[in-house]
Amino acid sequence: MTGLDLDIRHDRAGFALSVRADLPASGLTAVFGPSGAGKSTLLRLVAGFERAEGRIAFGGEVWSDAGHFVPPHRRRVASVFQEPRLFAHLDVRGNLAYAARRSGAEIAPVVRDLGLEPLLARRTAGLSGGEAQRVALARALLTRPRLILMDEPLAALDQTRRAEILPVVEDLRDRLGLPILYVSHSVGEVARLATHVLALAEGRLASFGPAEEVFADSAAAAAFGGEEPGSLIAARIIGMTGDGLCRLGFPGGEILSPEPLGPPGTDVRVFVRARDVMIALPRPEALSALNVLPAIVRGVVAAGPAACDVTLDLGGSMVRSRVTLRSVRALDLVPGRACHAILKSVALARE
Ligand SMILES: Nc1ncnc2c1ncn2[C@@H]1O[C@H](COP(=O)(O)OP(=O)(O)OP(=O)(O)O)[C@@H](O)[C@H]1O
Repeated sequence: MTGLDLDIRHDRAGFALSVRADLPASGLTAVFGPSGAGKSTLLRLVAGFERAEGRIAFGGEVWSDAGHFVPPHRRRVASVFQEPRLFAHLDVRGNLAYAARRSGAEIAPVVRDLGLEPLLARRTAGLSGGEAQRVALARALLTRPRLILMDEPLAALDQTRRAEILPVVEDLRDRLGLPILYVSHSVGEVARLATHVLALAEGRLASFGPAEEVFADSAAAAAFGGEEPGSLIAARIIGMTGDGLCRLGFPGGEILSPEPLGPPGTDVRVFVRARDVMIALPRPEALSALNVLPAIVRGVVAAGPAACDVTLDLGGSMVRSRVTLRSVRALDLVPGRACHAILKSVALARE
């Protein structure tokens, strides 16, 4: 099944967007990049709010090309924005019913899946940010979309609310089988949610592919802007140590995390920031870091006047380390060099 095929250009005063990528028919593609990179513009073009040059097709159906333009309401695309944009004169039930009226979708299953029963009679003005965003998600689903666009849906929420909504988005991604295009500025959010990443920098495609590949790709670094780049490691929970650490297995060995994550057998992704990866040649002794893993240097690229990004191979998982040029010279870090990666801290993202 084909997903969203993009081969588009869009020019406006002082800004040009040019993207060519075939997005998968399911899963969550994070559209990532610094402010002004063109992320929202890309979503508007996909939704049909603006017309791009070139071609947009979805599921093999042309939405936009030189001779053809399918208007937004016929694309069956649902959008969720940073602010929930609910109808203030209707309660939650009214907002949902409005969305379902045209599509004929059943409200009850969506209400159940998003835990909205207690909110149905509430005025939307009194909802917390997280509650309102869950209603906005439900409303989007009730239009029976073929594609969901989310433009920084968590950006206006505090950490606690974000932590409540993230699993809801994860669940939608895994259960619906609908493609989701998800704009975010947050590396952590992308690491947790994305199956694919489309990284934009100044209107151009910096990198596109499965999340783990993009996170390990130095060429994508420009799109990470001020955020610290990092790497994703696919791992599986083995169990707990006697002193409360979570054991994660992957082909490069075992990672210990102080965060308990779930039952043994659960697939997870570990996100490790490049600056949290140190390199030692012999295995260091008497170190407070929990995770010291054998590695092979696969590549070294400059990351500024005094820094380098070193790509380390941990049993097939590529992990990036941000070190100084001085250290690269002192340790003679060249491709093929055997060394040890010291992961100073790891964040976990459920897959
Ligand atoms: N309606 C508009 N008219 C003219 N220029 C616009 C318009 N909307 C956005 N731009 C410009 O287009 C460029 C891309 O903007 P866009 O909003 O797509 O970026 P973004 O990556 O989503 O940024 P952010 O992360 O800050 O939301 C920017 O230079 C912006 O100033």
